[in-house]
Amino acid sequence: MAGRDAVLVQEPVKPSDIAPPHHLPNPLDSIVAVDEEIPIIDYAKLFSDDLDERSRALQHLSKASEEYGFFNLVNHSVPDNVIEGALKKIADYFRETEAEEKRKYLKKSSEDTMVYGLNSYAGENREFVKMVVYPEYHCPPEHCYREAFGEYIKGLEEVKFGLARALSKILGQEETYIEDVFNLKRGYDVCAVNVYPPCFNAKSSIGLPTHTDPGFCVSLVQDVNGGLRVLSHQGKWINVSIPPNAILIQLGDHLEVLTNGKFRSHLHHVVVTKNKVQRISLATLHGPSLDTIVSPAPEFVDEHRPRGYRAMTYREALETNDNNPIDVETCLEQLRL
Ligand SMILES: O=C(O)CCC(=O)C(=O)O
Ligand SMILES: [Fe+2]
Repeated sequence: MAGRDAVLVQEPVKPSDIAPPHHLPNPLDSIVAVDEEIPIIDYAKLFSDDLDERSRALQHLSKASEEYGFFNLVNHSVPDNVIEGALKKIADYFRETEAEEKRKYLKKSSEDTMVYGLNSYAGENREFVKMVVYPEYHCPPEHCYREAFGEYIKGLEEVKFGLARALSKILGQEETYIEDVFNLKRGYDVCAVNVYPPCFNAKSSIGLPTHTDPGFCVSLVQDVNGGLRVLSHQGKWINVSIPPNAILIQLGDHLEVLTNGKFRSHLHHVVVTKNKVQRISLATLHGPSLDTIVSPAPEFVDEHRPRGYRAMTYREALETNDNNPIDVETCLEQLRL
């Protein structure tokens, strides 16, 4: 079911429902986005015993990381039924749970391990739950998706550490380089479960406003296709299509800082304009440990590429602008020198 086309899914939609959302003009409406293939990376080939095959796959990853900063990961280690199971159970939860029950998790403090939010206004149309999922998995026992979602999160671990090894290699470093400098074994991972309404229930075309994400990288799966747009290195907005059960990977702000801008995190946003049905995405932000000081590594700084970012612990970065760590908001602007 992942990757179904949001505009093709059969739901009882009345013709009057598919009129453009009644909204105030907003800046995303004037953006023209193109349907363009984004790089596809075959995860298994990054670790192939066939050296030629492995080297070609690593080169492809290197090009995708340097030129795009985002790519679809296929042939990875998370089984299709695990992704589909997690998305289905989450859809059940949002459909069946009373607002009052969900609102129990509205509380916000710097120690929160789970927050719920419902933003329905011109600037954002999204219901969400954010949970700290690593190193400890926090999901309330009464939530019906706890087990299926936990399996998905467990499956992602292999992908996170595998990608860290492959990216370390293409940076010309030891395999454990990224894992060590980010202390990924104690990394702070938050999953944002995003539920976007169909366009006729939205207050504007914006699902989620333009942003980048902090951390090492983001892994994202979805139930229906369509809505995510990413700004490419060439300055083009691309409508991102994610093949069924592929995982979209986006490099994060802190990989940009560590590599002194060799790898960049990219601006993206979500529009709901074409969605005739609700869309769910699971965006897991894989971060360094909260006490890791992230700064440009000396191996990426020289006279041609002077140091472009300041040093900050991951916690300080996440707490900038009065945010709590679980908000996982970017502070790339403050990190730039
Ligand atoms: O839902 C999406 O496609 C993107 C979500 C996202 O960018 C985020 O949660 O940070
Ligand atoms: Fe994001």
